Amino acid sequence: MRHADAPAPGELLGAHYGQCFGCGGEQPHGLHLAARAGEGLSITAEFTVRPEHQGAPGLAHGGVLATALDETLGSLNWLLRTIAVTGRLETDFVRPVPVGTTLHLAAEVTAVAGRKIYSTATGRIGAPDGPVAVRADALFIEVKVDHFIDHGREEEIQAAMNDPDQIRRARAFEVNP
Ligand SMILES: CCCCCCCCCCCC(=O)SCCNC(=O)CCNC(=O)[C@H](O)C(C)(C)COP(=O)(O)OP(=O)(O)OC[C@H]1O[C@@H](n2cnc3c(N)ncnc32)[C@H](O)[C@@H]1OP(=O)(O)O
Repeated sequence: MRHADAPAPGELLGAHYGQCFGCGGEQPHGLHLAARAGEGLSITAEFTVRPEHQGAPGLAHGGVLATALDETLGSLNWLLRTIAVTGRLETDFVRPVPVGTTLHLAAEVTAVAGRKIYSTATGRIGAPDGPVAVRADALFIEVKVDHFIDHGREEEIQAAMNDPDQIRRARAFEVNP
Protein backbone atom coordinates (compact mmCIF):
# COMPACT_ATOMS: atom_id res chain seq x y z
CA MET A 1 0.00 0.00 0.00
CA ARG A 2 1.13 3.53 -0.74
CA HIS A 3 1.89 5.13 2.63
CA ALA A 4 -0.57 7.82 3.78
CA ASP A 5 2.31 10.32 4.10
CA ALA A 6 3.93 9.43 0.75
CA PRO A 7 4.77 12.33 -1.59
CA ALA A 8 1.79 13.30 -3.76
CA PRO A 9 1.61 12.18 -7.41
CA GLY A 10 3.66 14.60 -9.51
CA GLU A 11 5.91 15.66 -6.63
CA LEU A 12 9.67 15.69 -7.28
CA LEU A 13 11.36 13.49 -4.70
CA GLY A 14 14.78 15.12 -4.47
CA ALA A 15 17.93 13.24 -3.46
CA HIS A 16 17.91 10.81 -0.52
CA TYR A 17 21.61 11.72 -0.02
CA GLY A 18 23.48 14.61 -1.61
CA GLN A 19 26.56 12.49 -2.41
CA CYS A 20 24.56 9.60 -3.96
CA PHE A 21 26.02 8.57 -7.34
CA GLY A 22 22.49 8.05 -8.68
CA CYS A 23 20.58 11.12 -7.50
CA GLY A 24 22.86 13.39 -5.43
CA GLY A 25 23.08 17.03 -6.48
CA GLU A 26 26.41 17.42 -4.66
CA GLN A 27 27.97 14.47 -6.53
CA PRO A 28 29.82 15.88 -9.58
CA HIS A 29 30.44 12.43 -11.10
CA GLY A 30 26.88 11.17 -10.64
CA LEU A 31 23.83 10.67 -12.83
CA HIS A 32 21.77 13.48 -11.24
CA LEU A 33 18.69 11.37 -11.80
CA ALA A 34 15.48 13.25 -10.96
CA ALA A 35 12.57 11.09 -9.77
CA ARG A 36 8.93 12.05 -9.41
CA ALA A 37 6.13 10.29 -7.52
CA GLY A 38 3.50 8.70 -9.75
CA GLU A 39 0.07 7.26 -9.02
CA GLY A 40 -0.18 4.27 -6.69
CA LEU A 41 3.19 2.63 -6.13
CA SER A 42 4.90 4.04 -9.21
CA ILE A 43 7.75 6.44 -9.96
CA THR A 44 9.01 8.17 -13.08
CA ALA A 45 12.53 9.53 -13.51
CA GLU A 46 14.77 11.10 -16.11
CA PHE A 47 18.48 10.85 -16.70
CA THR A 48 20.50 12.36 -19.55
CA VAL A 49 23.55 10.37 -20.68
CA ARG A 50 26.70 12.52 -20.54
CA PRO A 51 30.12 11.88 -22.15
CA GLU A 52 31.50 10.67 -18.79
CA HIS A 53 28.95 7.82 -18.87
CA GLN A 54 30.36 6.15 -22.01
CA GLY A 55 31.33 2.50 -22.35
CA ALA A 56 31.76 2.15 -26.13
CA PRO A 57 32.43 5.35 -28.13
CA GLY A 58 29.32 7.52 -28.03
CA LEU A 59 27.26 4.95 -26.11
CA ALA A 60 26.22 4.69 -22.47
CA HIS A 61 28.00 2.09 -20.32
CA GLY A 62 25.69 -0.77 -19.34
CA GLY A 63 26.65 -0.45 -15.67
CA VAL A 64 25.62 3.20 -15.71
CA LEU A 65 22.24 2.24 -17.19
CA ALA A 66 21.86 -0.44 -14.50
CA THR A 67 22.61 2.27 -11.92
CA ALA A 68 19.85 4.46 -13.35
CA LEU A 69 17.41 1.54 -13.09
CA ASP A 70 18.61 0.71 -9.55
CA GLU A 71 18.20 4.31 -8.42
CA THR A 72 14.71 4.61 -9.93
CA LEU A 73 13.63 1.33 -8.32
CA GLY A 74 15.14 2.49 -5.00
CA SER A 75 13.08 5.67 -5.19
CA LEU A 76 9.93 3.56 -4.76
CA ASN A 77 10.93 3.37 -1.08
CA TRP A 78 9.72 6.96 -0.66
CA LEU A 79 6.17 5.81 -1.44
CA LEU A 80 6.31 2.92 1.03
CA ARG A 81 8.22 5.01 3.61
CA THR A 82 10.50 2.03 4.03
CA ILE A 83 14.29 1.94 4.01
CA ALA A 84 15.40 -0.85 1.69
CA VAL A 85 18.53 -1.82 -0.25
CA THR A 86 18.93 -3.73 -3.50
CA GLY A 87 19.32 -7.47 -2.94
CA ARG A 88 18.91 -8.53 -6.56
CA LEU A 89 18.80 -6.59 -9.84
CA GLU A 90 18.21 -8.42 -13.14
CA THR A 91 18.72 -6.18 -16.17
CA ASP A 92 17.92 -6.54 -19.88
CA PHE A 93 19.75 -4.27 -22.33
CA VAL A 94 17.48 -4.06 -25.36
CA ARG A 95 18.88 -1.13 -27.38
CA PRO A 96 22.12 0.87 -27.29
CA VAL A 97 21.72 4.29 -25.68
CA PRO A 98 23.71 7.13 -27.32
CA VAL A 99 25.37 9.94 -25.37
CA GLY A 100 23.00 12.91 -25.19
CA THR A 101 19.92 10.69 -24.87
CA THR A 102 17.44 11.43 -22.13
CA LEU A 103 16.33 8.14 -20.68
CA HIS A 104 12.75 8.16 -19.38
CA LEU A 105 12.44 5.64 -16.59
CA ALA A 106 9.29 4.23 -14.99
CA ALA A 107 9.17 1.86 -12.02
CA GLU A 108 6.50 0.21 -9.92
CA VAL A 109 6.21 -2.10 -6.94
CA THR A 110 4.77 -5.46 -7.98
CA ALA A 111 4.60 -7.23 -4.60
CA VAL A 112 5.63 -6.95 -0.96
CA ALA A 113 6.23 -10.04 1.21
CA GLY A 114 7.56 -9.36 4.70
CA ARG A 115 10.87 -7.47 4.25
CA LYS A 116 10.99 -8.28 0.52
CA ILE A 117 9.88 -5.66 -2.00
CA TYR A 118 9.58 -6.80 -5.64
CA SER A 119 9.63 -4.17 -8.36
CA THR A 120 10.10 -3.66 -12.08
CA ALA A 121 11.33 -0.78 -14.26
CA THR A 122 11.82 0.26 -17.88
CA GLY A 123 13.96 2.94 -19.49
CA ARG A 124 12.77 4.45 -22.77
CA ILE A 125 14.71 6.54 -25.24
CA GLY A 126 13.80 10.18 -25.75
CA ALA A 127 10.21 10.22 -24.42
CA PRO A 128 7.97 8.44 -21.90
CA ASP A 129 6.48 6.46 -24.80
CA GLY A 130 9.79 6.05 -26.70
CA PRO A 131 11.37 2.69 -27.53
CA VAL A 132 12.39 0.54 -24.56
CA ALA A 133 16.20 0.49 -24.19
CA VAL A 134 16.57 -1.19 -20.78
CA ARG A 135 14.40 -2.96 -18.26
CA ALA A 136 14.96 -4.52 -14.86
CA ASP A 137 13.32 -6.63 -12.20
CA ALA A 138 14.50 -6.11 -8.65
CA LEU A 139 14.23 -7.41 -5.13
CA PHE A 140 14.82 -4.84 -2.41
CA ILE A 141 15.18 -5.91 1.22
CA GLU A 142 13.93 -3.71 4.03
CA VAL A 143 16.64 -2.68 6.51
CA LYS A 144 16.83 -0.46 9.59
CA VAL A 145 18.78 2.79 9.48
CA ASP A 146 21.43 0.92 11.54
CA HIS A 147 22.36 -0.93 8.30
CA PHE A 148 24.10 2.26 7.12
CA ILE A 149 25.50 3.25 10.53
CA ASP A 150 26.99 -0.22 11.03
CA HIS A 151 28.47 -0.61 7.54
CA GLY A 152 29.19 2.90 6.22
CA ARG A 153 32.59 4.57 6.53
CA GLU A 154 32.81 6.57 9.76
CA GLU A 155 33.54 10.00 8.24
CA GLU A 156 30.56 10.00 5.88
CA ILE A 157 28.24 8.61 8.59
CA GLN A 158 29.30 11.36 11.02
CA ALA A 159 28.86 14.04 8.36
CA ALA A 160 25.37 12.71 7.52
CA MET A 161 24.38 12.60 11.20
CA ASN A 162 25.51 16.21 11.65
CA ASP A 163 23.46 17.35 8.65
CA PRO A 164 19.88 18.30 9.64
CA ASP A 165 18.75 17.94 6.00
CA GLN A 166 20.01 14.34 5.95
CA ILE A 167 18.16 13.50 9.19
CA ARG A 168 14.99 14.96 7.67
CA ARG A 169 15.42 12.85 4.51
CA ALA A 170 16.07 9.69 6.58
CA ARG A 171 12.84 10.32 8.53
CA ALA A 172 10.90 10.67 5.27
CA PHE A 173 11.82 7.05 4.56
CA GLU A 174 10.94 5.61 7.93
CA VAL A 175 7.53 4.73 9.32
CA ASN A 176 8.97 4.46 12.85
CA PRO A 177 12.06 6.70 12.99
C1 LIG B 1 19.01 7.25 5.25
C2 LIG B 1 18.22 6.96 4.03
C3 LIG B 1 18.97 6.03 3.15
C4 LIG B 1 18.16 5.48 2.04
C5 LIG B 1 19.05 4.60 1.24
C6 LIG B 1 18.46 4.17 -0.05
C7 LIG B 1 19.59 3.70 -0.93
C8 LIG B 1 19.11 3.44 -2.33
C9 LIG B 1 20.30 3.33 -3.27
C10 LIG B 1 19.92 2.57 -4.48
C11 LIG B 1 19.79 1.13 -4.14
C12 LIG B 1 21.14 0.50 -3.87
O1 LIG B 1 22.01 0.48 -4.70
S1 LIG B 1 21.42 -0.19 -2.34
C13 LIG B 1 23.13 -0.67 -2.35
C14 LIG B 1 23.39 -2.06 -2.96
N1 LIG B 1 22.91 -3.12 -2.10
C15 LIG B 1 23.57 -3.49 -0.99
O2 LIG B 1 24.62 -2.96 -0.62
C16 LIG B 1 22.99 -4.62 -0.19
C17 LIG B 1 24.05 -5.57 0.30
N2 LIG B 1 23.40 -6.75 0.89
C18 LIG B 1 23.06 -6.77 2.21
O3 LIG B 1 23.41 -5.86 2.98
C19 LIG B 1 22.26 -7.95 2.69
O4 LIG B 1 22.47 -9.08 1.86
C20 LIG B 1 20.73 -7.61 2.74
C21 LIG B 1 20.47 -6.47 3.74
C22 LIG B 1 20.17 -7.23 1.36
C23 LIG B 1 19.98 -8.87 3.22
O5 LIG B 1 20.61 -9.37 4.40
P1 LIG B 1 19.75 -9.74 5.69
O6 LIG B 1 19.18 -8.49 6.28
O7 LIG B 1 20.65 -10.58 6.55
O8 LIG B 1 18.54 -10.55 5.15
P2 LIG B 1 18.43 -12.10 4.70
O9 LIG B 1 17.89 -12.84 5.87
O10 LIG B 1 19.69 -12.57 4.06
O11 LIG B 1 17.33 -11.99 3.54
C24 LIG B 1 16.00 -11.59 3.81
C25 LIG B 1 15.13 -12.25 2.77
O12 LIG B 1 15.52 -11.77 1.48
C26 LIG B 1 15.97 -12.85 0.65
N3 LIG B 1 17.13 -12.38 -0.12
C27 LIG B 1 18.17 -11.64 0.30
N4 LIG B 1 19.02 -11.38 -0.69
C28 LIG B 1 18.51 -11.98 -1.80
C29 LIG B 1 18.94 -12.09 -3.17
N5 LIG B 1 20.06 -11.51 -3.59
N6 LIG B 1 18.14 -12.78 -4.03
C30 LIG B 1 17.00 -13.36 -3.62
N7 LIG B 1 16.55 -13.30 -2.33
C31 LIG B 1 17.29 -12.63 -1.44
C32 LIG B 1 16.36 -13.95 1.63
O13 LIG B 1 16.25 -15.23 1.02
C33 LIG B 1 15.31 -13.76 2.71
O14 LIG B 1 14.08 -14.30 2.26
P3 LIG B 1 13.05 -15.06 3.27
O15 LIG B 1 13.85 -16.17 3.88
O16 LIG B 1 12.63 -14.03 4.27
O17 LIG B 1 11.95 -15.51 2.38
